[in-house]
Amino acid sequence: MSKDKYFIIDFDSTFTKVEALDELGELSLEGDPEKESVLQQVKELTDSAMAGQSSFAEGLRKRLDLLKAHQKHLPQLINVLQDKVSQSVRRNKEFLKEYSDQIFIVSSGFKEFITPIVTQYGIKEENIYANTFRLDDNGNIIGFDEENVLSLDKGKIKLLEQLALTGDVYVIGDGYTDYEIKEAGLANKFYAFTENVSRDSVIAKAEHIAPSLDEFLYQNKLPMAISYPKNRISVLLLENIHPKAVEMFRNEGYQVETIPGALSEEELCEKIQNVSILGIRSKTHVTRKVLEHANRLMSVGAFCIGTNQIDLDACLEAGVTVFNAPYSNTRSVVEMAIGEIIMLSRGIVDKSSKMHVGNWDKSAAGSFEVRDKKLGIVGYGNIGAQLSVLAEAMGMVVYYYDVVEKLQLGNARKCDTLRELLEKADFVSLHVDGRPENKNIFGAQEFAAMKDGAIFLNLSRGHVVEIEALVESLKSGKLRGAAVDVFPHEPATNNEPFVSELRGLPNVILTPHIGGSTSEAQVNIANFVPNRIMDYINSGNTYQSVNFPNIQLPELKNAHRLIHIHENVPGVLADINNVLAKNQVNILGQYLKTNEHVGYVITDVNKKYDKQLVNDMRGVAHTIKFRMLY
Ligand SMILES: NC(=O)C1=CN([C@@H]2O[C@H](COP(=O)(O)OP(=O)(O)OC[C@H]3O[C@@H](n4cnc5c(N)ncnc54)[C@H](O)[C@@H]3O)[C@@H](O)[C@H]2O)C=CC1
Ligand SMILES: O=C(O)CCC(=O)C(=O)O
Repeated sequence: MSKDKYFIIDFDSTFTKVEALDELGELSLEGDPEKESVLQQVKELTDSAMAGQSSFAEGLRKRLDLLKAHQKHLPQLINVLQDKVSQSVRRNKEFLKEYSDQIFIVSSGFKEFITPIVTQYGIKEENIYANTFRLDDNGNIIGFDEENVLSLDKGKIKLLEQLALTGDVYVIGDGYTDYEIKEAGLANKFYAFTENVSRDSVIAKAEHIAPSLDEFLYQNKLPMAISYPKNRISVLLLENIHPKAVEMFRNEGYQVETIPGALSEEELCEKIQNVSILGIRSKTHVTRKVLEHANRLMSVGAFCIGTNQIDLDACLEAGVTVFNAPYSNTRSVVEMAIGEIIMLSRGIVDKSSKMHVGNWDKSAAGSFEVRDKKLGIVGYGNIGAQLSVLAEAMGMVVYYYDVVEKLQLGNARKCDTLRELLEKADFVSLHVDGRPENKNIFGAQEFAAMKDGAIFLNLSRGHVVEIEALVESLKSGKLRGAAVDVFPHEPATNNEPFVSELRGLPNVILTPHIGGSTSEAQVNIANFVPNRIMDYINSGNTYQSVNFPNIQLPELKNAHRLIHIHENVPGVLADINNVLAKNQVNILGQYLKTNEHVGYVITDVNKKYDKQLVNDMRGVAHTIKFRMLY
């Protein structure tokens, strides 16, 4: 272990996520009607001092006056701070312990709360430099030890001068006073630590940014708890994906960029180059060409059910996993279909439109109950089957047709052919998936086969139906009405106009692909997809991936995990194991799953890996991707 490197780490908003004096104020001002405004003043004083815009000593004095704290608050404060240690600090306890002789906490905060927190992470008490409180006889905190250099302006510089460290000094902190150590020539490098706060004035001066302690350790080739800094994983989320997903990825430490609409192939080719995780909904097409431009892509998240917009085979060949949310909006689509069946059966949309322009048209003509009517469901998957259950509960008689054998729910009746279903049903609702073979499966012939006056719904995919044939059937009166949520061409953003021959037709409900657009569904999706992707990244688990061989892995404990994706040709597993044997690596567990195109093999080993092993694994013939997890 080299002794000529020293690490100076700040406490507030670096070692911990928060400013300790703000937290102290939460406790000391509890019940005070002025609490919020006082805390705001404290925060402003802290920010101003941290950004280097005001005298530190003066600010500290003012903050303590405002807080009116007592020593009895300190144990509570320590409890609070214990839970607010920065995630990457928490993760890298081993580094802090191993390098404890070389790590110094230098803070303008107070030893009374810093010491009990940082010593739990192996920091040596003699390496903690901070202020101390001054108390009156009743235990009130009335000031600080003014002799301590850290209570003075440029205190950290003065302290570093006193320490006179000989060797390379690295400073990690979020504040201007941390930067000043480097500016004064007392440190070789300053890393602006941005995991918790990012201060423009500090970033502007910093030559190095550390969005986490992992990044600092990675850049300086120091031992770290995870194989790769999470802040290096960049996420691009398109099409207004729910903010919950943004929050989940950010909490994991990833860098997230969001774009409200969909991107064209050309735009995506440009944007995707350094993206590790791409999140889309139904409108962005992930083509082979897009994948050719993706240098770092690990996973695509379809924040929806359908995945026809993604070239799943090309993703597989590129070693990119795809995850979707197979059940998260099922109920929303079904509820909309049910609502539309009733609305269309009663001609409500036209009646409502007339009312809006002042026409009172009270009549029962063309208005029917749905009870006892026959509903034909084409595609009896998750949505179709759930629709079947709810429709039966309303007294409808359900028929279904599916290309594969499906469990009949309730009293639903199976049709052997699509034609049989079309001839029977008063309502036909499409819930097939968007596979390319389903293009135009509904055209003139299918509409002709339907009952006269039937009602048609498509909430599946736009390309499944020939729009001209549908328009013709509506205009001729063959169909009494229709609800269409999905279209062969859909606007990429809300600013583009919607163009369709279906516009303006009577008893036709047109909706902008919102079958799954409910708050509940979007939150469900935003929880589900990031969790699947993060699990894949953190453990290699491909369970529920729509394109990869599914492996549900045991938790990684005290082992290193080698994740190898290869073309599915004979002999690759043997080659992998030869490499492991040659490098004298003992296998603790091995899991292999293949599909037609790729093999996915996970090997847990007990040996600290070295570069040679990594190179050899990457050199195995037919390797698509290889990565290591601790
Ligand atoms: N409008 C919207 O906002 C939403 C639309 N969707 C669409 O609905 C589709 C269905 O969703 P799920 O039920 O969850 O999928 P699923 O995969 O559970 O069900 C699809 C069913 O359709 C069957 N199928 C496929 N082609 C067929 C054909 N030509 N004829 C008869 N059956 C056929 C399949 O065998 C399967 O049982 C999704 O793939 C998606 O495209 C899904 C959610 C929201
Ligand atoms: O809400 C969306 O963007 C797409 C919904 C959809 O079509 C799906 O889940 O497949």
